[in-house]
Amino acid sequence: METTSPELDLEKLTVVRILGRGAMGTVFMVHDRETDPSARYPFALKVVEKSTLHTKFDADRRARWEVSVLSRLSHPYLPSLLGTLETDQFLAWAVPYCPGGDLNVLRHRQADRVFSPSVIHFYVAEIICALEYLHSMGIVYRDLKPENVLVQQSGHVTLTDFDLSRTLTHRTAIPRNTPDSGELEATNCRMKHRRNLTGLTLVVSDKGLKKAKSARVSPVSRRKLSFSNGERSNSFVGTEEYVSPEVVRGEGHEFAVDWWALGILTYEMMYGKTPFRGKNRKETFRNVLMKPPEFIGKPTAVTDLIGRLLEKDPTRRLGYNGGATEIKEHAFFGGLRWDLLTDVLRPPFLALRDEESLTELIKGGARDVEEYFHNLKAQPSVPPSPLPTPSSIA
Ligand SMILES: Nc1ncnc2c1ncn2[C@@H]1O[C@H](COP(=O)(O)OP(=O)(O)OP(=O)(O)O)[C@@H](O)[C@H]1O
Repeated sequence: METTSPELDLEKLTVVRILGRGAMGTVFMVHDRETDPSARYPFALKVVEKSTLHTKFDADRRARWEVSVLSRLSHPYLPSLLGTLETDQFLAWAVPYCPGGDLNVLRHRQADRVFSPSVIHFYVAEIICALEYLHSMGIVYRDLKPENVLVQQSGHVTLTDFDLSRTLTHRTAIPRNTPDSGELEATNCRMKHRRNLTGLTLVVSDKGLKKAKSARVSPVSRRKLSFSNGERSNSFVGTEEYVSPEVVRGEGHEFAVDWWALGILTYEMMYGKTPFRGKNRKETFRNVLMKPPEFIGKPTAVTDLIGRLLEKDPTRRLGYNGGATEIKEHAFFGGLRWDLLTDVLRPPFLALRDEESLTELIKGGARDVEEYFHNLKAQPSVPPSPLPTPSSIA
């Protein structure tokens, strides 16, 4: 892969455990056997198997795009590219390991499954800084959701997953029906019926929205978590809870889609649910287009912020005209020293480094990446499961 970052040697990497499996690849926690034999400095390695590239929509281009974005990033709340490798079998790249889990996992660990206002304040502020930096580089992220906000060892956030991002020259909307590196079309779908939703023609398929007046959607599948005996089980429920009205309408869209998603994320952190979720995709999209968000209790600065971010008309949305600056000036952040945010020494949650279980895993089943995929193929074939279960293979 063409980057200036160091080339990694797969032969020297030992898998500590599986961190996650996404639509595109598998993310391993690995360490370098030679330079770090005791695994004191593990890192995350995202591996995409080339043999699967042709079966996944535009995966090769998306993988290379993600690497090219990562190679340009230099920000405390965004991952840095530690290295890349390409073999006949794999494309892979390394980023710092985030031991604190993601905001979805973290929220489910809270009493009542919601964050306190001060925690929301902290995370939203950091996410705004990360988005501000991306936008300043002309990158619209387009995949903000709690699962993509990871927590570093220090307790500060890191946004992950840039395959859906896209570069824009400022204020140039991504036109509908434009083939682009960052957009995942809801494809492979048998079209079922046409619906006129608020006067806009969308073609709704059994698996997703298919292009007509193309509402191309980010695969905002949610990993629905359940916890029992400390076990985590994941399942994918395909919902579009983070998609903005302009994307549903299949209109051109730009940086304001990230501010919309920030409104949804803030709402979810506060109420433990997203504001527009319906019984099905169609109802969710109708709610996105038509329904105002419902707030419980008295209006506060945070509900005002959410309301302004969830403005259906992107040109009236907070952040549309003034970018991150106008969001930072909102009353919810009154008194916040933005310049000192990275210096906060006691973020809400600090990841505990679990040395014991780390050692146990290494002793119990050190593997390399090739062996992992080899074993996976050697397993008797079972019907494909929509449920990725990283914990069961870790
Ligand atoms: N740096 C990291 N540190 C810890 N865990 C990580 C890291 N990067 C990714 N993960 C885990 O791996 C999962 C999948 O990663 P990622 O979202 O980048 O893959 P993907 O294939 O692009 O997924 P998606 O289906 O969301 O597009 C994440 O949800 C997270 O749990």
